[in-house]
This record gives sequence, structure tokens and C-alpha cells, in this order.
Amino acid sequence: MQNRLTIKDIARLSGVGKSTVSRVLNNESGVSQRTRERVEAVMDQNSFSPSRSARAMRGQSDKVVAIIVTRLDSLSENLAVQTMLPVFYEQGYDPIMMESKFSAQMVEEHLGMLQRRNIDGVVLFGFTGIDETTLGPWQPSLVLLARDAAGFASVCYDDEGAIITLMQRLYDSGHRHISYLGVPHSDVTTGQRRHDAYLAFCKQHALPVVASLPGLSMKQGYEQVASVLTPQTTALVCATDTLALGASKYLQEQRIDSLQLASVGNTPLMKFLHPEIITVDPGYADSGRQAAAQLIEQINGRSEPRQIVIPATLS
Ligand SMILES: O=P(O)(O)OC[C@H]1O[C@H](O[C@H]2O[C@H](CO)[C@@H](O)[C@H](O)[C@H]2O)[C@H](O)[C@@H](O)[C@@H]1O
Repeated sequence: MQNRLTIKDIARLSGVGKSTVSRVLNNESGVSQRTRERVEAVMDQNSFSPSRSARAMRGQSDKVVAIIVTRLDSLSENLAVQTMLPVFYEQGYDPIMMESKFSAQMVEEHLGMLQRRNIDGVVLFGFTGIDETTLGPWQPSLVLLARDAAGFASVCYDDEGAIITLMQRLYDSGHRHISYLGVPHSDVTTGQRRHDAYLAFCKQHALPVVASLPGLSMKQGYEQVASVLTPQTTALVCATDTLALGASKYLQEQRIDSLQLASVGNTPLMKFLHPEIITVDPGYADSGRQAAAQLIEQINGRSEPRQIVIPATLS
């Protein structure tokens, strides 16, 4: 990370003394909220990281890494975090968790704070709309998860492969009327790529397209599944386990038991509640392990940023 300014420069640009900058950096009292915000804004604008480079030169670090998830209640992200943590612990890193709620602004704020606190590296669960220029200063010590970006390390899922695998499995079992419940195209990976894969498969095999793209929540699956059911439908592919859980609640309530459900996820909750649903495993557990290992390699200067894609497997 570039670090050209000194505390003295920050003090001058903020119109305060060096000791005030130091208090802000160490989160000490004795600085008014207004002054603190002004100093922090100057540090953010200049991508300032105080002792980061000095510590690196001395071979020292706090050995703290941050994991920024999009949602604390996401089944898929929790599975990845669960395998990430032991890798960090084993290498002596203390992980801290933060949430972005799919907000690019929150990501920017979190990264600014992490930079001021000399955090060694970040695993960031990426999403469509994230501002890549914000990530720039972190490039050597950041791993994106579920999204890629040119020049950055990333661990991604094979979104197209996951849907094609499910469609092929259903097609091989004789299904010719397969509906689809997914996520809007404003979400490039879970939304557009998975839906496009469904459309491509239908086109290639001359199957009718019946689809709806409500969103990521269980409630949306529950409320929208009826819109993709026709008298001919024999199977339903859901872009995520969460959508499938919502859909299956509706189907149970309506006593519809003739439909074969299939979804992307293979989460333990899904396997426990609905072992009859066909699932494809995008490799959440593997992605967590690989993201943590990659980040540690980068922090230690043993690896350049790499782009990893985890293959999807039928479970
Ligand atoms: O309901 P979930 O268990 O949370 O799974 C839904 C999908 O979550 C993930 O995708 C979403 O978050 C990604 C960041 O982790 C983001 O890049 C993506 O745009 C979102 O759709 C996960 O990557 C998918 O595999 C899950 O299906």
C-alpha cells in the first residue's frame, strides 16, 4: 500500500497539531467529534495509513484481518466464513467481522477505518455496484469473494456451471417443463449469470421458458413461486437454497407434491429440512479456506493476487 504522507502532513492539511492526529489514530478521547471527522476525512482522501509501512519495514504487524460480509444472516457466506476462521487462527491472525448490507458506501467507510487501524488484510464479499476505485489502496492485501475485479485477488463460484448442472440432471430424468425462480439482473452473478445459463439451456434443448426473478429472500421465493407454475410444470430450479426454502413452504401449504425442486447451495439447513431437493454445491466451504490462505500468502509477500474459480458439484 502506498503511504507517502506523514502524520505531520495530515496535521497540516487538517489544521490541527500532530498530537491531535495521534489521538484520532489511537481512538483516544480529548478530540471533538467535528475535529475527529475532519482529520479522518483528510486521512481517507489521502489513503493514509500511519504506521503500516513503518511496521512492514520492521517486519511487524498486528496480525489482524477483517472479513466484510454482505449479510450476517446469509447461509452461503456463513459457510465460507466458518472455514476461513480456522485458517486465520492457525496462522496467528485475529479476524474481525463487519457487514456491508450490499452498500458500496459502507464498504468505503469500513475500509477507511480498517486502514487507520493498521489492519493487515481484508476478505471482502463483493457485490455488483461496489466501487473498485475504493479498493485500489488495498489491492496487495485484499481478497474478493464471490466477485472478481481486474487486478485483484478473488475467489468466485461457477454460476453458469451450477445452473447447467442442475438443468442437465433434470433433463436427463425426463423433465421438459422446468421453471426458474431467480434474482434480478442488477445482481450480475447470482442474478444475471444464473438466469442466462437457464435461458441458454432452454434454448439449446428447445424447452419453454417460464421464469421470475424476485430477489434473494426466502419471502420472495414463497410469494413468487406461484407465478412460475403452469399446468405442465414438472420441475423448478431455484437460483439459491434460500429461494427454494421459501418456494417449498408455499408448495407444502398448497399440498403440491408432484414438483421436483432443485437449487444452488447444498446448505446444511436445506439438506436437513429437504433432502428430497436436488442441490448443487457451489463450494462455499472451499471458497472460505482458499480466500483465507490466499490472503495470508499475499500479506506475507509470497503470492501475487490470483483469481480462483471454484467448480460446482452435484451433491
Ligand atoms: O441466501 P444465501 O445463502 O445468502 O445465498 C444467496 C447467494 O449469496 C451469495 O451471493 C450474494 O452475495 C454475494 C456476496 O457474497 C454477491 O456477490 C452476490 O451478488 C449476491 O447475490 C452467493 O455468492 C451465492 O452463491 C448465493 O446463492
